[in-house]
Amino acid sequence: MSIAPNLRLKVCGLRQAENIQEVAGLEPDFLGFIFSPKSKRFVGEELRPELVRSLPAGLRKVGVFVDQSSAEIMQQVRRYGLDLVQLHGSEPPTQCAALRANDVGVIKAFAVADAVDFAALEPYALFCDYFLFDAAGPQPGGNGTRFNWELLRRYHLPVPYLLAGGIGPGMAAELAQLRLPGLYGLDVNSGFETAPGLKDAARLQVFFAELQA
Ligand SMILES: O=C(O)c1ccccc1NCC(=O)[C@H](O)[C@H](O)COP(=O)(O)O
Repeated sequence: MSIAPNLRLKVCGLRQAENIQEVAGLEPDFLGFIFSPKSKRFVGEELRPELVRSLPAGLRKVGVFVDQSSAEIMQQVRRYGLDLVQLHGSEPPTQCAALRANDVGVIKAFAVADAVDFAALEPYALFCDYFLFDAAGPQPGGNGTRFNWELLRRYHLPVPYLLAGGIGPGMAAELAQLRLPGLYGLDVNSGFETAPGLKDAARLQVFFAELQA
């Protein structure tokens, strides 16, 4: 699905089979699965590899990891047939490069507080397919809070990025009007949950429709 203004959509933090099928039916561009054991959305044993593997090819499957070894990450990539990995910790550019060399796409996430140090992102540019800017908070991700999106007005790097953090129902009009340089898509998570890891497909459907209106 391509949404106004040509933004892609990632729904992150799913694990329950029926819920995954329901959300996949809404045709987002990316689905995210959290492989960090400390997250309350950790997939654990609930996420079935055969289900992830059976999802449509055009729907890109993303594994989210926090400071985990490349060997552990690649084990899950192969087990679940993941298209991309999202690195949500302090992973260095060398790890992004090593993963990319294994033919998996890389999204490097950065937590934003009061400023974005664009120079610090430059070493990552050659080794990442996308960046993801998320609000800094007590957890590595899924905090449900937003940051000052205007900080991205000065973005000038060649890597497209996803905007994340605290996106929820009722924000479609504001988001559809965003014209930030480099903005590729939106990442939604806790704002559309009925419980950790369980997405409200009806509310997502309304949100998607509002973005396209
Ligand atoms: O969602 C989590 O529990 C999580 C835990 C550890 C690392 C990353 C995590 N989420 C990654 C995401 O891409 C979230 O969608 C992103 O942080 C935005 O979440 P939210 O503010 O709840 O919309």
